[in-house]
Amino acid sequence: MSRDRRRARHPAPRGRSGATGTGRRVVVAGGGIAGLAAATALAERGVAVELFERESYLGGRVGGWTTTLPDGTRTGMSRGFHAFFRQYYNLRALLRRADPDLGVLTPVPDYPLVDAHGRTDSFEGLPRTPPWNALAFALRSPTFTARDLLRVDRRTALALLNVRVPGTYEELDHIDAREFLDRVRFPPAARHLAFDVFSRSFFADPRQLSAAELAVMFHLYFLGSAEGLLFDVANEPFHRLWQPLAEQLGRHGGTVHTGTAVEAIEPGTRFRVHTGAHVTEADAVVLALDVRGLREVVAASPGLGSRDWRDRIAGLATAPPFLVRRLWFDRPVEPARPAFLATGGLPPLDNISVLDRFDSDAASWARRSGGSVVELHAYAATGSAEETGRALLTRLHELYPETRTATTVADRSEWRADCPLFPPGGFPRRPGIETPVEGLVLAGDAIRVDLPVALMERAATTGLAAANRLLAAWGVTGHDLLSVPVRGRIPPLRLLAAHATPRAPQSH
Ligand SMILES: Cc1cc2nc3c(=O)[nH]c(=O)nc-3n(C[C@H](O)[C@H](O)[C@H](O)COP(=O)(O)OP(=O)(O)OC[C@H]3O[C@@H](n4cnc5c(N)ncnc54)[C@H](O)[C@@H]3O)c2cc1C
Repeated sequence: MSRDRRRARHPAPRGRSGATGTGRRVVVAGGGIAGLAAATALAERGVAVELFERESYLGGRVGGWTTTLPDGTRTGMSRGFHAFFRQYYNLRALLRRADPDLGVLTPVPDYPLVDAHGRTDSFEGLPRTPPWNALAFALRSPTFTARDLLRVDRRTALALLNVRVPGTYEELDHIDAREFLDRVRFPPAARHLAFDVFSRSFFADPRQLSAAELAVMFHLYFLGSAEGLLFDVANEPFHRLWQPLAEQLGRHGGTVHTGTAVEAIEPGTRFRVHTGAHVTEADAVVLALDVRGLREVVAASPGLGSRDWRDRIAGLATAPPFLVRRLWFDRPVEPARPAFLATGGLPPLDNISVLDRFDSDAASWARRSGGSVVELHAYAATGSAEETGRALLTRLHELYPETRTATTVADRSEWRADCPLFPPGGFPRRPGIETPVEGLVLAGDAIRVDLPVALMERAATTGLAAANRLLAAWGVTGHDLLSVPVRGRIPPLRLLAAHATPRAPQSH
């Protein structure tokens, strides 16, 4: 339940209550969060929706499949741990369609952040409301000293207190996150914990990430929201998150085709959507694809869009690869280990989760075997998959020494590079939801939406907003969107920030 009374509501255009009887048909390409959000939002308004997903499962990067362990157990596998923050209003509203009490999510009591010197920060028991949350975090943190705080360049740091979208991009997009932090003169130790963890959650080294993206994230998670700094996790394997939503879509008359890639789109009086030998006609198309899928479909559809728009799609970049390594051990880890531990300055490790603490499949395997299921993440990997995997295990042995003598019963790795990169200077060319083609809209976490959202919440928000665009064009009421407040929530600091001129850009 939301506790932030200052969250912002963005009303959808009003019109008729539904499109039933108009015969409108929409193809949604991509069955990740963005595609599922768009398809659900359209189907609920009586639009006939067909969703095509390339993989055999729904959920995209938060999708799940099953794997068989050497002992014969069939268990859930995925790209791994995801944090569902309380301010993910639109994503939660989507999940609630099929799970009104959000029973599939479980709160994590804390997520300590540990650095190479063993210093640990914690989010447990902090006040919820900014700026008290940030102040309390800083005051009790072993990585901040009063001297460090006094050294901070307050004029530059003020940008973090007056985040607006797109204003913050105009101010900060030209510099990278590392340079911004240098200008803020953030203490290096605290930076690892408070900022690098955020920036690496965008799968990029801070030198490859737009400072504006970092600032928006800081606003969304820290200074702009009073939902608290803790988050929920899925207590079921991921495929069980999306199946109920697909069934709900079916109840609204929608159809889902998994294992079916969209190959090309022909514009015309109606769109012709090519999936292998089959062609589906539609009045509108939502492309809710990952970066590679979007680039490929647009490249294979020569008549689609303007030259400039096609170039912008072709120019979208993916972040470096990441590795998720999941290990099934024959013995438990120490009871004091947290469900989730984030790390800073311990490359290539970014976090460790003890999956059997919250995931039902992992928990039942651990109960039966007396073992544990541990997952390690490395984002923005610089070595090969093998090197990264080995280094992750070494880090686990250092941090959780009890795993050194454990026997590995099963070992699964996911080495992928399918997250968008938000490089410095990239924002002006980032494609938005609308396209030059009437009836064609985009959605996904790589797509621009002028609201303070990121990652899974950006995927859900762009999906709903894409559906709203189509519904508005047909005179049908859309779906209201929610977000954290759209600018810094502390008026005097906001005023101060507005008057502090941003530093002149430096060349890159
Ligand atoms: C390891 C990891 C950890 C993460 N942790 C977090 C976290 O803690 N919190 C958070 O908020 N976010 C997290 N994220 C990010 C989050 O997963 C994404 O932001 C979100 O899932 C993106 O959803 P999407 O719908 O935009 O894209 P996707 O999930 O990529 O969906 C796109 C879909 O399009 C399909 N597709 C591609 N081409 C075609 C085609 N030609 N035809 C049909 N279908 C096609 C793909 O198969 C995919 O299913 C994490 C991501 C990873 C990888």
